[in-house]
Amino acid sequence: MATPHIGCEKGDIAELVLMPGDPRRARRIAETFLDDARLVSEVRGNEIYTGSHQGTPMSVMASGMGVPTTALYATELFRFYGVRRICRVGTTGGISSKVKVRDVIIANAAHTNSSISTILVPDVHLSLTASFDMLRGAVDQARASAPEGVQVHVGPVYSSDFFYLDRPDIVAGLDKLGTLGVEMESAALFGCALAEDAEALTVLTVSDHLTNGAGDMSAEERETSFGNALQIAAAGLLA
Ligand SMILES: O=P(O)(O)O[C@H]1O[C@H](CO)[C@@H](O)[C@H]1O
Ligand SMILES: O=c1cc[nH]c(=O)[nH]1
Repeated sequence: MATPHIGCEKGDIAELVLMPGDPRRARRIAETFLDDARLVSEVRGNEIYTGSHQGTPMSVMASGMGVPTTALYATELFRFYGVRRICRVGTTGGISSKVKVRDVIIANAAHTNSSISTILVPDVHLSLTASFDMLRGAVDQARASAPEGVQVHVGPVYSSDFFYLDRPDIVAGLDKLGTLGVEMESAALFGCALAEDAEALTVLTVSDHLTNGAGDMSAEERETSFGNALQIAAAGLLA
């Protein structure tokens, strides 16, 4: 049975889903990373492909940018399509001086300025965390086979409702607390996974740096430079 935002039957989507923000990256992942990928839904032009990876069924779908579409798609996937695990594969702006452009960040938690952290349980600011088993699978893969020159970091990220947030004080405060990068979806994904008794993880490629802008990626690179993150994300899904 189709949902308002996904137009296929339950069995058309695999239990394991890769979720970039960008729909063009989703199509590229289907074409280059999944075997025998077929288009199963294209509501509002957001294409979902299902194929397999290393013999295990896997789907790919874009979240769009930000909390609302991520929460909407993650909820429909978990609640109505039998999806068990979603791994976000995205880009992030570096916050910590330890990270540099093209490094990979595996997010174990997401701080946020979004209501997703407070709306699920009144008067409580939730800790929005990744699945431990997925995290362990991804970190094991990263430590076993990270390509030379690519550093992989594990730690919290900041999911912001605002891309153009001109608040260096917030960035400095988050940096002091060991926050690695800023992006816009992980808090929603982790919150929805908790709410739906499912699992989620985020693996990010550093596309730019908030305090050291030298070498920031172009728009084209942000669409195409995610190979290392993808291998690590798949290991998280398959763990
Ligand atoms: O590259 P994606 O996955 O879209 O992620 C990041 O890029 C977008 C902003 O440019 C936001 O969605 C942010 O989270
Ligand atoms: O949200 C994001 C994503 C990538 N780079 C940023 O600076 N912010």
